[in-house]
Amino acid sequence: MSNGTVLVADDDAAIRTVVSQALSRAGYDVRVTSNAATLWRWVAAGEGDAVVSDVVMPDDNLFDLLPRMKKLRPDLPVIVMSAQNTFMTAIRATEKGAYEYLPKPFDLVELTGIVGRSLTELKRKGSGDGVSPDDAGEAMPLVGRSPAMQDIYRVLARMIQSDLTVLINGESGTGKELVARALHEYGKRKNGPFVAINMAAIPRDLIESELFGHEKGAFTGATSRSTGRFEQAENGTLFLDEIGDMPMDAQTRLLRVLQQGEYMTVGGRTPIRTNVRIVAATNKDLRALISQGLFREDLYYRLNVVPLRIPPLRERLEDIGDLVSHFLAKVHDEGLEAKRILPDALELMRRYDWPGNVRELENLIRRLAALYPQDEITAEIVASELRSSEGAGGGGEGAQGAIAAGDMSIAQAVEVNMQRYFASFGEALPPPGLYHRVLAEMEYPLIMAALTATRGNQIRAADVLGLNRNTLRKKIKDLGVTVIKG
Ligand SMILES: Nc1ncnc2c1ncn2[C@@H]1O[C@H](COP(=O)(O)OP(=O)(O)OP(=O)(O)O)[C@@H](O)[C@H]1O
Repeated sequence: MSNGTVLVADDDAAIRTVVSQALSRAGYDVRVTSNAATLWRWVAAGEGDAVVSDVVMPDDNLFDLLPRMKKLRPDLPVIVMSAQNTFMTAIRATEKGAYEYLPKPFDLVELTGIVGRSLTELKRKGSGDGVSPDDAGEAMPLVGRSPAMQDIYRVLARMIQSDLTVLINGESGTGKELVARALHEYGKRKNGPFVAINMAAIPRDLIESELFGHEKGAFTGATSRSTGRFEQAENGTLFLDEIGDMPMDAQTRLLRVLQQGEYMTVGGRTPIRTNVRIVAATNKDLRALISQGLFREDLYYRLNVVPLRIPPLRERLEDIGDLVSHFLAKVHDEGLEAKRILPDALELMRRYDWPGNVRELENLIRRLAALYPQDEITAEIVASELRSSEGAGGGGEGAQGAIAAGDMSIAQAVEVNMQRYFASFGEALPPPGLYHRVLAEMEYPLIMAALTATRGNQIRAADVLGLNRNTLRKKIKDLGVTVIKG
């Protein structure tokens, strides 16, 4: 008995063959075509229960056809396969009403699973909701086609039309804020405000009033009523950056908002209803903070509805080429002279480990464009720039430079990162008590860095640190350090 008929369109005969074999084996009737015109004819004639199609076909582009197909048959699930693998392909597929987007190469088991799911959901649901397309020539916000980035694009494409809370985790400079903005700008709240607040950049005792606003006279200095970020973000998205630095009291208030959809201003008595999508980000291990009693577990679960991990740049070095071209074009648009990066210079960048992630790469390209008169950037120039900036862009976990190993003193490493910390406050200053906080909070990043450098080997990490192995094991347990074995 057939599970239904699937229409497959791709101009590549090899893909048609493997896809139709896999679907037949899974119990579907399959019809294949190499062009968009035939696919359209079948769909218009009411044939097929699902479509699996490539984007670019010789006679037409699926994205031009999709709105027509969805208009005629809103319930027909269309699964898009693409070799372009960019953020915009994933987003456009969703915007045009695709059921799912599959970057090539994909797993055939996954494909048959998706087809099966689309048909079951269809039976249960009845009608699809066509999404309005309006996407004329926008800039590409997120760059990189590595498998890791494609995974992110797929999650984003799925999340964009929803209001689910997303928790983004990744080292500093990996693009967390950019991802949060993409979620907003391509989603259904795009006409509402995007409001960002960085918990690490605001004095701790002011965070609640910043978030929720305060009434006149709520505390000394509250001379008038003030609106909070929640109110400013109404009908839009609120991006809570460095959520791991949120004080406990503010966490409790935030939890209440997530549970009840309402909050009270500081000093206020009437609950205010709120309609805000929350996207939070952290470069810390929140589970570790939970076990140290610094983060509420119930809040963690409320925020972590959709977890999104952005891998550090050193785990997706194949993105360097795309990123370099992107940043060269960006600095050129800003009026700086375009440079050519020679192949061995690019190769050197592919061998570096980028403790400051994409931000460090962007800063490097900026420096190269601004500081060097010559048109061509050589490997020597890149090597000397990377050496001189070592650590300056960075600070994430596992921040060990690949070049000039051991050249940096601990004092320099700490100084560079403390300068970054101060700089994150802009004109303001960190809250008082910094000396003791720094000393108290050093242990976790230190152990984390040692474990990262030794790829989770506790015996070697204990040697590097000069700690007894049992002591290290106990500390790992107490601090809740997640050991990733490499
Ligand atoms: N995939 C990407 N494509 C293009 N630009 C990127 C990408 N990822 C990051 N960037 C750029 O790198 C810089 C740092 O990104 P962003 O500020 O989003 O990082 P972050 O993870 O939020 O950092 P932090 O934790 O330090 O706040 C930005 O200028 C951003 O535009």
